[in-house]
Amino acid sequence: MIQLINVDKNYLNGKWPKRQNNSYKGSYGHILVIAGNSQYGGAGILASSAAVYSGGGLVTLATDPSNFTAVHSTTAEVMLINFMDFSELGNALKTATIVVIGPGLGLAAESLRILRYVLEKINPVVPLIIDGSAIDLIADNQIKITHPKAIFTPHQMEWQRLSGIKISNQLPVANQAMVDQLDSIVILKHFQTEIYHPHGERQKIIAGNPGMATGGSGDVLTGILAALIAQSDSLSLGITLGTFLHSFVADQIYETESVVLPHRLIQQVPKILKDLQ
Ligand SMILES: NC(=O)C1=CN([C@@H]2O[C@H](COP(=O)(O)OP(=O)(O)OC[C@H]3O[C@@H](n4cnc5c(N)ncnc54)[C@H](OP(=O)(O)O)[C@@H]3O)[C@@H](O)[C@H]2O)[C@@H](O)CC1
Ligand SMILES: Nc1ncnc2c1ncn2[C@@H]1O[C@H](COP(=O)(O)OP(=O)(O)O)[C@@H](O)[C@H]1O
Ligand SMILES: [Mg+2]
Repeated sequence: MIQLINVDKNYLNGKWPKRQNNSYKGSYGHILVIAGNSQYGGAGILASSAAVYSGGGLVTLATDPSNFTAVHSTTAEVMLINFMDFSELGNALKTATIVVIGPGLGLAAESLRILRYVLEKINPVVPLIIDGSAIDLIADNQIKITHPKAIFTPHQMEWQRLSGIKISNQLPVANQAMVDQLDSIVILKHFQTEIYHPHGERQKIIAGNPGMATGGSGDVLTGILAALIAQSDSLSLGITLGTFLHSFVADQIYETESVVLPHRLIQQVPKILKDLQ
């Protein structure tokens, strides 16, 4: 019987990472976000900005060059490379300590080439957060993920495509069996998102609200996750903290605002994270 853990504010008390006096930007990760084709540039902006605002030390966005000006004008802290330039992408993969791939990447042949290149070149010790279009590309092309630190962040339809389990049948026993087979951590997003560990515990996030049901919410989660993983002692703790923080910040906004706009969620993270520390 797999153990279920309810994750709320009390459960995470004392577990939030604090910045140390003798630290520098390199102490808080070099996050590489590979996201945003010419149609979905916003997904790349949201994911990379979320990583910056959640405390990632250095953040590079590999994206379609048509997004460069918009990225510079929204989050000047983000560094940029062309995701189709494999020489630049290869260099970025050598220095990255955490990689996000998929938000707004699209399903074009070029997107698939980028995904395959990253899966081939990524250092096996580097956590890889796989979201959005990257999940669909993996499902469509039946790509077997052997990366030891892969973390999937599907919404219910993406999970259906990846696992073959219809949304109406997405119950813990069936989900857990598929996670065991995938041998990767899966963050299954919905109301009270669940984190499944292969052959391990299942966590339920006791936070979140329907104001989050708006395009871009999941893109923001990837950046928050990357930054919290970068700052945490263990991969599994970083995943729990990041997933909870995303919904917890959203709940503060939803108290006074009818919809949780993803860019506003990002702006609130530094203050709320400081309060939690
Ligand atoms: N600003 C930007 O750049 C943005 C860019 N984005 C990027 O766009 C890419 C495509 O991602 P996507 O999620 O929009 O599309 P897709 O994967 O086809 O899913 C939609 C289909 O699934 C169904 N569905 C059923 N249950 C569901 C559930 N719980 N949650 C969600 N959907 C559910 C749903 O059913 P329907 O609504 O038709 O009833 C529909 O048929 C991806 O890379 C993403 O990162 C977005 O982040 C938006 C902001
Ligand atoms: N009704 C809801 N209640 C709580 N959380 C929700 C609800 N609807 C969506 N969310 C959250 O919003 C996010 C949506 O992710 P996703 O569908 O990938 O968005 P996008 O791809 O548009 O960025 C997830 O974190 C999910 O848990
Ligand atoms: Mg998404």
